[in-house]
Amino acid sequence: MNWDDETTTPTAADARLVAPAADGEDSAVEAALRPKSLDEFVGQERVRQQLDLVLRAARQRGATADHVLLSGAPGLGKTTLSMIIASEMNAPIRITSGPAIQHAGDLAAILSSLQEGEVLFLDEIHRMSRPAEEMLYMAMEDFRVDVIVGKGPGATAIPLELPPFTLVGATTRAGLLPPPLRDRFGFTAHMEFYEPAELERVVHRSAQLLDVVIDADGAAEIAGRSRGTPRIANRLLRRVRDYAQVEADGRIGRKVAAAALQVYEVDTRGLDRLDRAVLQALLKLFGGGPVGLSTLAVAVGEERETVEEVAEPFLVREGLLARTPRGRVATPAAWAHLGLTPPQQAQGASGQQGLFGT
Ligand SMILES: Nc1ncnc2c1ncn2[C@@H]1O[C@H](COP(=O)(O)OP(=O)(O)OP(=O)(O)O)[C@@H](O)[C@H]1O
Ligand SMILES: [Mg+2]
Repeated sequence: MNWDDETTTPTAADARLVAPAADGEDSAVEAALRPKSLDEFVGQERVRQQLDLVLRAARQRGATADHVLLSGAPGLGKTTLSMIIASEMNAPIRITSGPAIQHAGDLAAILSSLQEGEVLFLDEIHRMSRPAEEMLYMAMEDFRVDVIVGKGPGATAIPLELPPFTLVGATTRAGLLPPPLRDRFGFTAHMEFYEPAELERVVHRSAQLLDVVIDADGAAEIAGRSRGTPRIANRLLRRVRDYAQVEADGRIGRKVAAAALQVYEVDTRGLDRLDRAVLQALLKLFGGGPVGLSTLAVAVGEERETVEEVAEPFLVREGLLARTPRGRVATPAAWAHLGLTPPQQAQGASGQQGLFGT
């Protein structure tokens, strides 16, 4: 789904089992599945180690922790980490988001009501308004804001002292942050996609919390289809649990997990129906490309934007599809994944065959 989009209108893509953004059910169960301490937080070793140092040092000094920026794709644990930072610092947390702060005054109201040492979690920080952003610069650096009273030539700025606080900003788009804002964070954590072994640990941990019996093979089967994302791993686990309860004895092993995820059309690499439709069209109709995006979209009966923003990013990340100036091209891995044989390359021809409209 378009998690970085300005709109929040639900689309067909939102209903995908492998969508990275949270759906209604996720929001309801995520609170229960969230690790509560750095020790419980699975994977992201580098980030954990660095954050542990930052927080322990601040605790030893009896100081408020430096501002922290968390950047990474949806569902990798940014909100979770922000709550862990507060609990490790034994501090209260206030949660808001960029889109919720329309005016600088909204931000001034929040900042002026913070307690000393409080964690302010600003989700989607890249979507804050410009005036609020400028107010934030000063608040982060000097723990001070200028509140403007009055309008026009008579307007005056009244400086307001703030207690020291820790800003934790989260963004899926670190590149969209203006450099002055980025520079004011003492520590930036880049969250990467998780390794399958890490996701297996996430699945085991969640299964325990949900009171589900799962063996190592069952967890591996779910982890391998979770696209490197804990949120998706937890969602697949819940769907597999349903299947295990209705179609088996409730316990999850490899066979049950694989059969369940086949029902939900999530394949061994985490591709769903849409992803496979795109690959299949590219391979079967266009010989592996290059083919233009619009042509490809028509062939799968989807909007251009859906193919480009919903299906392609994961296919590209997985090394199954490449975007080239001449159009979309399937990689050898795509042929292998769908169990198809690439057409013989003509002698001397250097990938010139298979040119279709753009
Ligand atoms: N390292 C982890 N260990 C265990 N569970 C995790 C981990 N990271 C994330 N999760 C689980 O994944 C779910 C989603 O995490 P979270 O809400 O923190 O993601 P996010 O990065 O804030 O996503 P978004 O960008 O959509 O806000 C949580 O319910 C949490 O249980
Ligand atoms: Mg979040």
